Amino acid sequence: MRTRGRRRPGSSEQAHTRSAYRRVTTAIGLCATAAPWASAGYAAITLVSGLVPVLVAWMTKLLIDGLTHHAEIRTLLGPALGYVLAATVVGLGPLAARYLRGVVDREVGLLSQDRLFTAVGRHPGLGRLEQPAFLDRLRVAQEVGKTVAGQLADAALAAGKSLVTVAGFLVSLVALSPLMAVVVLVAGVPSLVAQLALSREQARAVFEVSRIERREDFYARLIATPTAAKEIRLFGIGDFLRARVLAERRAANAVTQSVDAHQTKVQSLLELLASLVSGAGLVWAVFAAHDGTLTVGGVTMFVAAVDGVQSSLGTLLIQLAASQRALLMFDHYLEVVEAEPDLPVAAEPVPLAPLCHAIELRDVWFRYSPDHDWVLRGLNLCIPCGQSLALVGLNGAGKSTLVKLLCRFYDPTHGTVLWDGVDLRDVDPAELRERISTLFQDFQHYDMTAAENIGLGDLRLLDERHQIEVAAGKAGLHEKLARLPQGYDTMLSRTFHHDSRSSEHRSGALLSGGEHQRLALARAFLREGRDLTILDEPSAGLDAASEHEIHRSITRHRAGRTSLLISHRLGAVRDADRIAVLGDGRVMEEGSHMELMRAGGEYARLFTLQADGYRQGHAEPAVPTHAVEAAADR
Ligand SMILES: Nc1ncnc2c1ncn2[C@@H]1O[C@H](COP(=O)(O)OP(=O)(O)OP(=O)(O)O)[C@@H](O)[C@H]1O
Repeated sequence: MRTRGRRRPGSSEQAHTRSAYRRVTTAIGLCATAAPWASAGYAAITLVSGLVPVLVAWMTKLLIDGLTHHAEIRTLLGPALGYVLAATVVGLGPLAARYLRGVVDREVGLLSQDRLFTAVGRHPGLGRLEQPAFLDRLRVAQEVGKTVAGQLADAALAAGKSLVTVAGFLVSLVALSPLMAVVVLVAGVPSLVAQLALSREQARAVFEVSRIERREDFYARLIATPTAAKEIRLFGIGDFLRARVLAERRAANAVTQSVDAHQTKVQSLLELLASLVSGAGLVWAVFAAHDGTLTVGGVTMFVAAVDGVQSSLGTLLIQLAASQRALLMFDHYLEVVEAEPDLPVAAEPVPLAPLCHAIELRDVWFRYSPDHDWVLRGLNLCIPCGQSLALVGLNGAGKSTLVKLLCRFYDPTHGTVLWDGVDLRDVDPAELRERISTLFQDFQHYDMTAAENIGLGDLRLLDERHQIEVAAGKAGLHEKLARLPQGYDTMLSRTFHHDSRSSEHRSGALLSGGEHQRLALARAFLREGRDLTILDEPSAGLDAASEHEIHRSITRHRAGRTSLLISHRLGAVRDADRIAVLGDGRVMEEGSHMELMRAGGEYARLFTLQADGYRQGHAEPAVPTHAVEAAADR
């Protein structure tokens, strides 16, 4: 029942074969939408220039015949002018076409990237971005999306141009020797078959190379990333990584090399066949001229026509093959752009009202894929509105996974997550996330300014400097950020300029690990007032004084709010209204700190273990509370 009215996610691997017609019209549509005038101009110039070689050949014939028959000079003016006109088009046409093609490429590149990343952003979950096959396809789509529509149009237009030339010369050839016209055409059939087979092989190779290059990029980026450089230098793994880069490059080269070798072999054979045909034609023409059945101009026309038909037929076939290759590559782009959402999206989402009662996980079973082990096994948990719940458990117990289910990055494999009784599958994921503020355990650092790093928490406040400063203050970071060289406008990066269009050097700053943690916390604080606040390990990486200070700030922040706190530091969770202990994929025990300590179960064991860790074997002098607080305030 729940799936009714929802769009089901489809596998991009179940590639439904798109008709060539649909691919072509989509590509042409892309060009026409992105750059209508430039596309039309480019098409017109390309097609008109297809007629030029025929015009040149005819004008040459008329001039030679006129001269050999001592025709009046007046009658030669027409062909001479025609020749000059054609030569002008030959000179100017490619210049104008190249300029317009550039315009089309840039505009189509912009539009196709826009559509591509819009499509990627349309997946509400994380599933797609965890599929290597999808990422391989996305990489190819990113590359080919920019140019493939232009390439396709280019190939189609060049094919059209060649077709016009072939037709023009063919008519001339039929007039001179119908048999030769048939021979030349028939000799083109093996070429057509071979070119199409080669283009399929090339398309497969491009995809294969791109997959290899994705891996190569990973190793290459590691070598050039400052954060990775520490371990690389210390462990001495630079040569190892370089060898990996080279191995991937060799693998990519081997694929390209094999295709190139095959292509050279096949095309050489086709060239031999073409030479054989044109040689036979020349012999026939010489005999015909000797017999007087062909004029000298007729011989030049015949040679030009055979050469013209052969070369433009060859170009036509190459362009047909190029179109086919472009279409096959364009399929990867369409596959990404048209992929169904990775989670079912309600066709008519239920509006999500502010939280009044509780968020409930009911008999939730979850695994990341059928190949993975169960992470949650029939978990039941309630987060009452206005209360703070803490979640504790050993590494890998599934705490962060539960957070991802609450944000609906995945759906439970079985069971439901309910927001005041409404199944999260029935609401708009964007609306749900608008009501949640989360500090993820693996939070993101952005190579942007300090203000932007916080402002990204709520884009509407990106330019509200005061609110950004307040959020930073709550995370105990205001003074540090204010003291940076350009204050909150300092780039928190030493690998990028502030503005990619400017090369002006203003030194960026780097924060410490704990300061990064505070920055992420400030981002979460900026989203204050959301219905649910989730903090996954908010004090990881903080020194003892900072942890104490942040803990107080968080406690103030959570007061009276619905919140979920995950922490391995059990001292930080003892104030929560309720504490749930996760183990074996379900809630093992739940209660207040005192209740759980009295129960003497897993929580009490972990808490005692941690507390003992601080006391073990030493009789430290008691530190007065005011000293701790003074340290925290420093
Ligand atoms: N995207 C993923 N794909 C496949 N398996 C995953 C994924 N994320 C987590 N897991 C697995 O799910 C299990 C639970 O991970 P999770 O991060 O939820 O644990 P946790 O309780 O938050 O652990 P920790 O205390 O170490 O942060 C782990 O065994 C992990 O290997």
